[in-house]
Amino acid sequence: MADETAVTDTDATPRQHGEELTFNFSGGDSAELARHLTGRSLAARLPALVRRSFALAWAVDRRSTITLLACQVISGLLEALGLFATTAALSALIQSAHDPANLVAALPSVAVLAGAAGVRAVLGIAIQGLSNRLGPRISREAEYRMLHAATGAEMAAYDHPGFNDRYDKADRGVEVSRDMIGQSQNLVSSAATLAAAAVVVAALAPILLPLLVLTAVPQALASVAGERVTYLATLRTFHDRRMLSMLRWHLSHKEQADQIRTDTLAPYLLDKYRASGARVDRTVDEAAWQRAKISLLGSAVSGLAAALMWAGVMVLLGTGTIGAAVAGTLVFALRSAAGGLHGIVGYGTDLMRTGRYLDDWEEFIAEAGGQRLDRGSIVPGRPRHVALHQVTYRYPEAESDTLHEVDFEVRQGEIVAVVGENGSGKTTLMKLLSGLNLPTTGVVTWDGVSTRDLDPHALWRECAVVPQEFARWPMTARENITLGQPRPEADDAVRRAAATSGADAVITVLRSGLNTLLAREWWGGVALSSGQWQRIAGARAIHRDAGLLVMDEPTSDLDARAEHRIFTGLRELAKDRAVVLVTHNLSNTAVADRIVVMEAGRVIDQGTFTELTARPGLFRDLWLLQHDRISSAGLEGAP
Ligand SMILES: Nc1ncnc2c1ncn2[C@@H]1O[C@H](COP(=O)(O)OP(=O)(O)OP(=O)(O)O)[C@@H](O)[C@H]1O
Repeated sequence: MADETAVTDTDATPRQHGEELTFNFSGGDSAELARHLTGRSLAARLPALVRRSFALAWAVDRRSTITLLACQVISGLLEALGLFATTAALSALIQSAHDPANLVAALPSVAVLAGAAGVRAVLGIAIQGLSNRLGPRISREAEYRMLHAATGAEMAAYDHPGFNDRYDKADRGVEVSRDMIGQSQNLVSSAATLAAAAVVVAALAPILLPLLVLTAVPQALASVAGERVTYLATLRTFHDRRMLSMLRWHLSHKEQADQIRTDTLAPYLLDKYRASGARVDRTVDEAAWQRAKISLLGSAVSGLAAALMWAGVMVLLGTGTIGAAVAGTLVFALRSAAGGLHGIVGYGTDLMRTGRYLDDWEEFIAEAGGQRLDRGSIVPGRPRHVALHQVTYRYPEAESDTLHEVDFEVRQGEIVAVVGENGSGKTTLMKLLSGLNLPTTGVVTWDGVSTRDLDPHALWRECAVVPQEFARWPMTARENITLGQPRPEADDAVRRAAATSGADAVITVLRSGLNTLLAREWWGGVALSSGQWQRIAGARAIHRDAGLLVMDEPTSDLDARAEHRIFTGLRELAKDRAVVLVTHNLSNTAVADRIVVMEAGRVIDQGTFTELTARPGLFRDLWLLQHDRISSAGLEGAP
């Protein structure tokens, strides 16, 4: 597969030395599927796909689905009826050439023909309308199921190579799912047209049936081969399409907009965009050309078979095997059959393509991208003791462990500070304490029960986390604090939490207080500064009233007054909570009952602030370094 996804090194931007971005391609199965894209497998798969699309439609709107199916069946029956009426009408018309009185005899058949055509037209409009109604509903349901599955995946899924690819592919499935019902109904209606025509041909001139099949087969095979070419091209452009979407995001989002300007980075990134785009275009062009050649061959062979069939009609007519009226009806039936066959091949191919994307979607929702939360069902109470016992943690696909045999504990009523240099594993430790990740070896316990055995959702209800990168939800200030889970005391609880984190000062100046929408200006909201947001994030965690409060650099953006307020309020919070605090500002650790010092994924020391500043070690070194800047500025002891 590697050769199929490899990117040719012929882009416009000169390659520089260094590692290139690679996306972990999880398309092995898809590539395998492409090799098995054969006429036989498609024929076997189409009925299942039609069933699947009607099952999806059934799930979102039963009444419309039943009506749609009923319209399809009636329309097919009317098609056959119309074709049979054609013979009677034609023979009466031909005889009327000799005796105009015979025209009257044609009237009933003509009436049937006209009636059937009229009703079919009305049914066609109804079918179209119902498909248009069902399509968007199916797509929304598909998206809902995918989002539901994504939120039910292990957190570690995001570190697993391939998870995001699976999500992207499933997302494509959602996009195309709306087309599936239309394609299925067109396929069914083409099949009904063909069946009706085939019944008429079989009744009037059975010898023509094999020739009819012969006109269809080459086109169908060409269509399948073309589809395989397109699919393989899609796989080959996977890397560049991902690259394009990543660049699109970086080039257009506000987060990097300032740096793109001040670093004059735009031309470099736009060049990369063009290079990836050019590679995609080249691959797509090659595939389109190859597909055109295959289609030409299929059409030529089908055309020959069609010529044979029409010659057959002429022979039957010339030898007197059939009369003029039957020959006329055969012309209608064969044209109808050709239309039906064309529809089956075209819509069948479309449906196969949609079906492949839907396979990816289905696979994702069945397994949450292979990362479904699969833990125990024990519901924890408010934790009194949370601990790590000899825990080692390695990120998925990482080359080495991030945490090594870590022992750690925190009890209700206690504040434990975790310190260490960048990359020493503090955030990773927080993720394990809060049950976001499970240890690779060793065990994390909440009141003696392993986090593996606890119901994860119940665990998270007892856990409040202020992560380094907290979410800035485009919702009101109130919702940003309650997260849709208000306490019985309603706004009183919100205001209390806000007062503890300093968010009250932010809310007071907002145009509509707690009702103010905190979102970007172009969404009609109010934009907050980083520090103001951090106060809201603090209030959010405090409002949860969970038994374990984990704060990872909760005051990094706060001014001195706000920071002071948080740390002086921490003891009150810890009365009925276990509090774990990660900070680089070592003065803040003075509030902790115990300080745990980490280095390179290990706990290397612990003690009180007084103990650790008094004895030699990493903590004292870091403390002196921070202190050094204050002394060298001559500010020590300044009021
Ligand atoms: N998602 C991830 N996948 C693989 N490795 C990771 C991931 N996240 C972190 N790491 C690695 O784990 C190590 C510890 O990271 P962690 O974020 O726990 O450190 P930290 O002590 O919190 O650092 P900082 O003080 O900079 O916040 C780092 O070397 C990092 O490379």
